[in-house]
Amino acid sequence: MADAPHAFQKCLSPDCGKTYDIGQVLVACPACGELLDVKYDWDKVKPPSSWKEIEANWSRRDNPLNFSGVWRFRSLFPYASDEQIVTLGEGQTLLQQTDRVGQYVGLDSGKLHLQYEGMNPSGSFKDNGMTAAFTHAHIVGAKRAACASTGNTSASLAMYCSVTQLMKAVIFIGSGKISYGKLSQALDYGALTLQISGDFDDAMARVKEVTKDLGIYLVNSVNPFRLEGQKSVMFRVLEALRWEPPDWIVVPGGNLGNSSAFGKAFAELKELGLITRIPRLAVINAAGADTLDQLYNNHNLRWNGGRFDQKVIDGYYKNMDETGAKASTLASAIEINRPVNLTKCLRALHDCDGVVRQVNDQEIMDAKSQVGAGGMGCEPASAASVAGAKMLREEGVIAPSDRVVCILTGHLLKDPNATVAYHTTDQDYFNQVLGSRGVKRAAHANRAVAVKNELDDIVRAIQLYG
Ligand SMILES: Cc1ncc(COP(=O)(O)O)c(C=O)c1O
Repeated sequence: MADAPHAFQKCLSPDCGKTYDIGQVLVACPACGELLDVKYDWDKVKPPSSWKEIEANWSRRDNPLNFSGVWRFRSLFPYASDEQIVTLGEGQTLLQQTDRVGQYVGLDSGKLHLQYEGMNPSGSFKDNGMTAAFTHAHIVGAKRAACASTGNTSASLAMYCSVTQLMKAVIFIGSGKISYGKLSQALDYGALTLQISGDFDDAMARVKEVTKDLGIYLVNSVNPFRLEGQKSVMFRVLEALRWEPPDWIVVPGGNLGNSSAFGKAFAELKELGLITRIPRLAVINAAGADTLDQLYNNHNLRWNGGRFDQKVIDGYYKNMDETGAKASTLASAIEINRPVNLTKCLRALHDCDGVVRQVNDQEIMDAKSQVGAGGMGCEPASAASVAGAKMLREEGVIAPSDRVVCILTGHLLKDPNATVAYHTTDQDYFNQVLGSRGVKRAAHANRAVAVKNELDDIVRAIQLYG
């Protein structure tokens, strides 16, 4: 049973604004269909009054919850009691300052930081939100949980299900739309994996229908509890910067869960008086999956006190249906054309004085190679943040002296094919994996050196190239 009378769900729309108990399993407002937020009545539960208080709490090592980089901040999203929380020690991730990548982006020394979410147990940021949604699913007694996925959500859900044995995982993926690293996780962790014909957007539409019909708990980021956990990525960034907000947060945009969660986190921290300044937010689409960029920059779609022009969104999607347009980028994790959190992201862009850009697959792969050369490899979608920061720097939107945090959402090993193809000497393989996607060159390739298995040849190769 839900055990937090101070927490509730609330419709995003100011024209509706209906509230619901946190014990209800909802992914949209039953009254108007808009997304829901998890909210807290801070008069009924005392919020933390300082970062010091939060730190004093989590530094206590006698409670296993304090080992989670998500739940050690639980006083900032108090909807579950300590006994109800399901954790796998997720969120123990790092903010890494790097001049190697900072130079590539065009920033002054000491100004670029990478928030490396690939260090999560399933290898991506998804565990931050999954522990939160999974905990809610456990509270309401769910026996099965489902998601549509470009790969990382399914890997994360499958992991929580198999480790805890609390629920069975049902996963919907588009055919041929998932990297092997991620597919291998879902299969190995024993999830029921339904590979449907179509892409992520098709899988998402279908999983919503099926979960409703069969009463299965849906863990995609339309689930408002997912985003409560994802707020903790920003808490950790602030913690690493000793509670001094950076100038910019740059994040890849797919379903727009992260950007929405980050905006909510900052708005709430400001309301609680824990920060006085909100960083600017840059959301970076892949060029082949650029709905947000199109709507925001070309159709001037804006959040205006919770009101926005729905006709613009409907018209855009209608056109997409008529032309049969499908998302297409080698950054498969963000190959999404109908982002489910669009309206929440508009709110985040409003609250964080945000900007939106798109970067192409060539820019993504070049940026990815630089992240790798800096020692923190990531999957293609993650590198959109670094490519986007570089673009904004070149435009002069980001200044060289700005302190910038790029979010690296997933681990290098999630999609080894893209990385090997970038560095390969095998032109056929390059063309098959990257060339077919419009990547023309690998400017920063680190090619393997073919050498005879003879001592002299090996020594010569090391002297020549080492
Ligand atoms: C590695 C990676 N980066 C970025 C995203 C997109 O995140 P969001 O849906 O929060 O925009 C995803 C989503 O699957 C992902 O797996």
